[in-house]
Amino acid sequence: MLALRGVRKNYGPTEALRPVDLDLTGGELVVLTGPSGSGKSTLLMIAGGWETPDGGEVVPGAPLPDLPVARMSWADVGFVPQSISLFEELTLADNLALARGGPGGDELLAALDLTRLASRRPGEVSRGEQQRAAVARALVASPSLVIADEPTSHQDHQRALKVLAALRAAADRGAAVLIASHDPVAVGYADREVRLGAG
Ligand SMILES: Nc1ncnc2c1ncn2[C@@H]1O[C@H](COP(=O)(O)OP(=O)(O)OP(=O)(O)O)[C@@H](O)[C@H]1O
Repeated sequence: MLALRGVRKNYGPTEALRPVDLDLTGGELVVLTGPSGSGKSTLLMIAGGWETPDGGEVVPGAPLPDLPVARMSWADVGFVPQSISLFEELTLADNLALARGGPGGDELLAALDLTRLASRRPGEVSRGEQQRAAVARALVASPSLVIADEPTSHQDHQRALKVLAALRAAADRGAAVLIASHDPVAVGYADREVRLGAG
């Protein structure tokens, strides 16, 4: 589905990401762990094509189109950025509809405790609720690839479990799911842990 070969990144003198290989297959949830600053976000941004590596390459495999991931649609890749980045002028339901190409996603909204908030805009809900909406948006079009940066960072324990269960369900339906997390609970939902060392 997606292969990273020796990708590495420097920001000036900072070695943000040491060379790493990673193979992601449909049906698996891989959790990236490692200390703060070890390059987890950098790796996700490279995997998604939003950052260019200084070395190595990112190779999308079937069923992803032969495009940089950053240019794929929500139906190909679902992304949960650390910054959450919902459209502020749209309701939560409309943020999902935009990704899905039409209305829907009621089951996801319910699974993530968002049903009663669906008609509010991001500015009218909490940060944790925004983050769960971003998870719902990433999953609503049933993409083949899901990339999520610290998707439980604003959640209480109970809600973190719901977020992880939703990501796990996406993998069980065949998606390749790559998340970065500091949450030890996340490892329990993963097929594999890839640990990055200190930079
Ligand atoms: N735009 C940037 N310019 C300069 N340095 C950067 C930039 N982005 C990241 N870095 C540095 O690269 C290293 C890796 O950062 P990254 O955000 O990938 O780590 P992380 O493992 O995701 O950390 P955290 O767990 O704290 O989110 C850090 O030392 C960071 O300071």
